[in-house]
Amino acid sequence: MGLVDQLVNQPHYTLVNQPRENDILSHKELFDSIPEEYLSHKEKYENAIRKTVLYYRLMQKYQNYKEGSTILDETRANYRNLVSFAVFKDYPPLMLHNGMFIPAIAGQGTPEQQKHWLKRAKNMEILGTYAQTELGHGTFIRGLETTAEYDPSTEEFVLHSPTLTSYKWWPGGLGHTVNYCVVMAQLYIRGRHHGMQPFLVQLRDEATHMPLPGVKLGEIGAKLGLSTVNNGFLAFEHHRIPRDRMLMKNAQVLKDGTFVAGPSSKLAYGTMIYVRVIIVNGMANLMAKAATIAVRYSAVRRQSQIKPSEPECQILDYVTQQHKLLICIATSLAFSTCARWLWDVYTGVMGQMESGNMDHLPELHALACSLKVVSTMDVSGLVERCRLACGGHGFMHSSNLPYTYGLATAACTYEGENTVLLLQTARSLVKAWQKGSKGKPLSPTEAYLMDKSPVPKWENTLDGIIAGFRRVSAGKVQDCVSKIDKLVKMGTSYEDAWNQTSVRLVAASEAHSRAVILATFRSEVSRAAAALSPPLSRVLHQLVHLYCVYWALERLGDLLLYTSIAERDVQELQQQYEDLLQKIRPNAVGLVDAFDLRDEILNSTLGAYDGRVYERLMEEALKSPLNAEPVNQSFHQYLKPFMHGKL
Ligand SMILES: CCCCC/C=C\C/C=C\C/C=C\C=C\C(=O)SCCNC(=O)CCNC(=O)[C@H](O)C(C)(C)COP(=O)(O)OP(=O)(O)OC[C@H]1O[C@@H](n2cnc3c(N)ncnc32)[C@H](O)[C@@H]1OP(=O)(O)O
Ligand SMILES: Cc1cc2nc3c(=O)[nH]c(=O)nc-3n(C[C@H](O)[C@H](O)[C@H](O)COP(=O)(O)OP(=O)(O)OC[C@H]3O[C@@H](n4cnc5c(N)ncnc54)[C@H](O)[C@@H]3O)c2cc1C
Repeated sequence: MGLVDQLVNQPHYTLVNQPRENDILSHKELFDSIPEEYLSHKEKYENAIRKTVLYYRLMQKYQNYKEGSTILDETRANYRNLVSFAVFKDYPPLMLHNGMFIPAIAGQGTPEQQKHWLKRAKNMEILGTYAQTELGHGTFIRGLETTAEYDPSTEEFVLHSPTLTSYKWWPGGLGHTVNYCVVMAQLYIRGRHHGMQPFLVQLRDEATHMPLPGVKLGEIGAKLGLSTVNNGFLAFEHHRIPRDRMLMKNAQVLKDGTFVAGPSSKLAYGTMIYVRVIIVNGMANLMAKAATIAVRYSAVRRQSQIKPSEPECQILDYVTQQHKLLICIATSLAFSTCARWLWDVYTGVMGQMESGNMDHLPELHALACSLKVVSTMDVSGLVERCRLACGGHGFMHSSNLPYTYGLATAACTYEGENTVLLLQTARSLVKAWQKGSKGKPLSPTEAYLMDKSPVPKWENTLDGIIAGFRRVSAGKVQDCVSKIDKLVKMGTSYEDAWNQTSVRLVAASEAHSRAVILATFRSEVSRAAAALSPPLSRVLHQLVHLYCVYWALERLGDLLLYTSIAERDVQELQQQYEDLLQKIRPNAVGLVDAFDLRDEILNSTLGAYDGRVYERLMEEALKSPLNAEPVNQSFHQYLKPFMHGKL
C-alpha cells in the first residue's frame, strides 16, 4: 500500500471517517458548547471526565476490538490519538490507562495476570496509570525510593514511601481518576535489594472511589499543557498487597521469598521502549495537525502585495512562508514513515525476545531513544513555527496551535527527558565504535560507523546527502571516543571523561538519528512510490528531497567539518532548496488535505476545511463569557470609584 494511501486508508481513518450512522465524531454531545478555556481548573477536569465516558462508550460500541487483538495493534492504528484530539484539545484523563497501564500489564504480566487484568482494564471495569517517576527522581530510575518489601509470613509485599521525595509524582490520571496503577518500586527480600520491579496496586475502593488505607493521593496542580490529564501524586504508608500483584513475566518472587531473576533486569523497563516507539507516530500526527492548520490559513490569509500593481496576495506565496511551512508537511511524513519502520523493528525484537533472543534489544533501545528525541524536538519547534507563521491569530487558543504545542513539547520531557535519551544512544554508539574497532560485526543501523573508506567527492544528491550525514555521525563518534581515550590516558576516570565529552556525545547521537531518519524516509518512500500514480510519486519524492536538502543546509557546519562539501556545492544546494519550494507550493494545500484530518479533529478556527476563518474567529470570540454583557461589573466595583478618585 502506497505511503499516501497508508495515510488516507490507515485503520484509524476507517474508524474516524466511517459512515455517518456510526461515526464517533457525529455525536455532537462529545463537543463543548462553552470553550474549555473559559472553565475553571476543576470544571475543565470534570468536563473532561464527562467527555471521556461518552467517548469510550462510543469507542466500545463502534470499534471492533477483535478478541485477542492486542492494545499494541489498536494503539498503532492511531485512531485514539487522532479522534481524541477532536474531543479533548489536551489529552484525556485516561491517556495513561491506554498509553501505559494496559501496555505495562501486556508487557510485564504473566499469561494468567494478563488474562485477568487486561480483560478488566480493556472493559474499563478498572482504570489505571503507570507510576514510576517520583518527586525526587525521574531520570535516574535506580535512584527511585519507593520500596516493596516481601513478607513471606503473609505472602505479601509491603509498599512504602520513606521520604517526601519518594512520593510518586506526575502519573497521568493519578490525582482523582484511576483506581489502580502499575507502580515501579525497589524490591527487597530479607533486606536484599532485587532492583526495580512492577507491581499492580489497587489505590481506591472500587465502589466508593475512596483512597484505600495507607494510600495518599492528590493532583500536582496547573501545568503548561495537558490540563485535563489529572497528573497526580501517590504515597504509601506500609501498604500491603498480595504476592500475585507483582507483575512476574520477567522476574518472579516465590511464596517462600525466593527471587527468580528474569533474562535481563532491563526488561522491567520495556514499557518505556514501547511508549517511545508510539510517541514517534504521535508526533507525526501533531505535525500533520499543525501543518494542516497553518498551510490552510496561509492559503486563506491575504496580506500585503508582492507587486504594488497587484492585489494583496496569499501569504503562502511568500517564499519565506513556504520555507516555514513546507518542511512541516515533509516532517510529518518523515516521522510517520519512520514510526511504521520503528514499529516493525519493535515487534520483530519483541518476537525474538519471546523466544529468548535478547541480542537486538540494545539496538532497539538506542533507536527508540533517538527517534523519540528527534521527533519530539523537531515537532515541538515546528509546531511553534506554525503558530508564529499565523501571526496574531495563531496566538489564539481557538487556532488550536498553542494546545498542539503543549502536547508536543511535553513529549520532550516525559518518557525519558531528551538529553538523557540522546546520551543513552551515545552510549550505544561508543560501544559500537569500540566493538567495530575490534573487527566485530555491528547492528544494521550502526554498521556505517565502520566505513573507513576515504571521504568521497561531495554529491548534491539524496545518496550524497545521506552518506554525508553518516560521515558526520561517524566522525563525531570517533572524536568522542578519541577525547574520552585521551582524558582517561591523562588519568581522568572514565565517568568524568564521559561527562566532559557529553556535549559532543549528544551532538553525535543527534547526527546518528538524522542519518537514520533521512535514510529510512528515503527508502520507505521509494518502496511505497512504486505503487503510486506518477504525479503522487513525484510529489512525495519532492518532499523527501526537500527534507534532505533542508537538513543539509541546517547542518552545514557539520558537513563542512566531516565531508568534502565545498562552497559551490552549498550555493547549489540552496538553489535546489528554493526550486523545490516553488515546485511544491502548488500542491501544498492538496498535501495537507491528504492528511485527511476532519474539522472536528483539527478543532481550529484557522484550519477548517471551508476556510471561513474570520467568521469562525468572531463566532469563538462571542463565546467569551465577558461578551455576555456590555459593561462588566468590575467597572462599577473598581474602575469607576478609582477613576473618580474614590479608591
Ligand atoms: C504525542 C504523543 C502521543 C503518544 C503518547 C502515547 C501514550 C502516552 C503515554 C505516555 C506519555 C505520558 C506520560 C509519560 C509517562 C512517563 O514519563 S513514564 C516514566 C518515564 N521515565 C523514563 O523514561 C526514565 C528515563 N530514564 C531511564 O530510562 C534510565 O534511567 C536511563 C536509561 C536514563 C539510565 O538508566 P541507568 O539505570 O542509569 O542505566 P545505564 O545508563 O547505566 O544503562 C544500563 C544499561 O541498561 C540499558 N537500558 C537502559 N534503559 C533501557 C531500556 N528502557 N530498555 C532496554 N535497555 C535499557 C542501557 O542501554 C545500558 O545497557 P548497557 O550497560 O550499555 O549494555
Ligand atoms: C506532561 C508529563 C507527563 C508525565 N507523565 C508521567 C507518568 O504518567 N508516569 C511517570 O512515571 N512519569 C511521568 N512523567 C515524568 C517524566 O517521566 C519525567 O519528568 C522525566 O522522566 C524527566 O525526569 P525529571 O522530571 O525528574 O527530570 P530530571 O531527570 O531531574 O532532569 C532535569 C534536568 O537534568 C538533566 N539530567 C538528568 N539526568 C542527567 C544525566 N544523567 N545526564 C545529563 N543530564 C541529566 C536533564 O537533561 C534535565 O535537563 C511525566 C512528565 C510530564 C512532563
